[in-house]
Amino acid sequence: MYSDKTFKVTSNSATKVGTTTRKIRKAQAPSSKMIGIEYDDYSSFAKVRLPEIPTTGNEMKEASCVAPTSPEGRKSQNIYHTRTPSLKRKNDEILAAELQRNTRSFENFHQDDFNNISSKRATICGSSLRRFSSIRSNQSDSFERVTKHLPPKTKLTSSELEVMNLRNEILRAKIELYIKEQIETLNNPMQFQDDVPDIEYEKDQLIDDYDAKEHTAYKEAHMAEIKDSLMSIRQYCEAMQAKNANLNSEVNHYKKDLGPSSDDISRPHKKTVKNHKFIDKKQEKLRPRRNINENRGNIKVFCRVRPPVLSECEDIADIRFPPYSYNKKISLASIKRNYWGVERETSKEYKFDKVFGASATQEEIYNNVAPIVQSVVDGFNGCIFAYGQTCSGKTYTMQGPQDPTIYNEGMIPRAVRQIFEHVDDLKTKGWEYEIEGQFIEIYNDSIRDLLSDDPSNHHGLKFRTIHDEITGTTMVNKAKTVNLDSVATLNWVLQMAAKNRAVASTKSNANSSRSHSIFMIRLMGTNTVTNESRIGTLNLVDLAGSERLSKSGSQGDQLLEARYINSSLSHLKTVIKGIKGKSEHINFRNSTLTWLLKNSLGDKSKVLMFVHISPLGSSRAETESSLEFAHLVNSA
Ligand SMILES: Nc1ncnc2c1ncn2[C@@H]1O[C@H](COP(=O)(O)OP(=O)(O)OP(=O)(O)O)[C@@H](O)[C@H]1O
Repeated sequence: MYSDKTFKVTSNSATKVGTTTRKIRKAQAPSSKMIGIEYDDYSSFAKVRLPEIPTTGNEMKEASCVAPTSPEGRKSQNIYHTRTPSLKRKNDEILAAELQRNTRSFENFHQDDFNNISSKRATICGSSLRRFSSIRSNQSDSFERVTKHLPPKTKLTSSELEVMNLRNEILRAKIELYIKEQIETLNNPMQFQDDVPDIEYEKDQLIDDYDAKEHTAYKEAHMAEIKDSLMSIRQYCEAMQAKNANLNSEVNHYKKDLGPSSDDISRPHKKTVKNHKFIDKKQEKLRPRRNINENRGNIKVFCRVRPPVLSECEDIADIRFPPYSYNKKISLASIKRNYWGVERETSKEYKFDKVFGASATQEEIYNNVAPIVQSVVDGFNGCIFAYGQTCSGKTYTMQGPQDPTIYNEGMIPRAVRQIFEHVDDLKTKGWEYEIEGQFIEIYNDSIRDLLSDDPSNHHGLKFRTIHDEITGTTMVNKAKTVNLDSVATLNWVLQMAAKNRAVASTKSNANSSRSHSIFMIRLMGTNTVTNESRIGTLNLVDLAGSERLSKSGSQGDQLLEARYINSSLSHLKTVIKGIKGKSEHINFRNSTLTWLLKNSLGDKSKVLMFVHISPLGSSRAETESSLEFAHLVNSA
């Protein structure tokens, strides 16, 4: 059983009320008769639960507390309990004793505690003071620092403004002066005069470097060319060695055939005049056979690009002449589209024995073929033929333009004149020559005589090609043979041939030759002193221009002509491929053209194929085809 007592608590401050109340509780707690205490801060009433003790009802309703500030102060704390008088005394005594005991222990307890707290407080205060003074000193430092870098006052005094303006003026003047100086420096080149030698030196060094690099590049390219040439020379040497071995075995074979006089034949300079005729005849027989092996498959290829005329200048093909190729290469560039339509430049290069650009003159061309003409006078066979598409300049190369001058006349008049000159020179050495010529054309696979007096009649004649296997010469029987004894006769021959040649207009060439023309020159020389004799033939062939039938727009007779032309050219290609490939069996009889050129093309002749190229972009396909064929002839 217990009873609750309520006390009114008064205090100086709310916080201390709580503290005081707790002190009361502590003071009461040791009493076994006190069960608990509750304090309500807001109402300032403390409720103390005590054991059940009969009361008079005269309870103490109020407790006055003054918050103790020191142990002494605590002594003034009074708690009054009103009880019944009988018990009050006893109770008071118990309480007083208890209070005294408790107060003592409280004081003892709190004296230590207080000392501790005081020392701690002193420590804390000391450290707080130190911290405070350090913060203050830091603050003053920071303040000083900050004030130093404070932005200018937003409001300036008039004197400050004046100073500022003056400073600005000075700054502006300085900038203007600097700019002026810079401009003056730039405008005055003399300022850099001292630098000029250095710059010149640097420039010279750069030029030297560039020259050195260019020289190296040139040398490299040159070396590559030389290596290329050496390689082909080596191949040529190997081929020649093989041929030489063949020749040696052949010579031995003939020596056996000739029996005891074979030694004489091999040393003609030791022969007596009596034997000379016999040996000469034998040699004549041997010579063509020797030529067979020397020249077999040895077809040289030259390439010539015709210059464009004014009206063609908008359609020019991209034909290039690679540098450092020593006029031996030509390349054909074109733009090709791939599957996705992306354009790409492609270029194909072809190598020939000689390449002549559009600026090459007739004289330059002839100088390169003159050795073949020369060899004909010396008793060899030669054949030069012009190959190429229509309007590529074949007739121009072979005969020259329609009204030729001494500068632009073609290969035929130049060749005949050279022969005349050479024959004249040889007269002093006892040589006398007969020069005769036939000029024929092959039109629709039939032979026609271009020197016939009656051109309307000559179609009925049946011409026949006769090959002399021993001398390696060819003749067309029943065709007019002219004795070429003067330039006048030559001119007449050329005029007659030009007049009679089958010429028809095609879409590409208003004066297109629709036939293959062949000028056959035969030279028979005898030496009155040595009784030697020589026979040489020169065939100058101007082939008809190849053309794609779809492109030419040919119809009727012209279509037939075109078919014959293309077919005979195709047979010619096959024969040349066979010769170059050293084929065992070559069928010359497939066309009149190849049969007529049998001796001129193969075994017994020095052959030069002159491939002609049109400069036009629209002729690109034909150009490529001509170059491909010529390349094959040259490389096989
Ligand atoms: N090197 C050149 N310099 C100046 N003009 C040229 C040259 N080559 C060709 N020509 C001119 O180009 C035109 C065609 O030449 P040409 O008749 O010789 O061609 P072609 O190949 O013989 O033709 P086709 O096979 O159709 O007879 C002619 O008018 C000719 O004068």
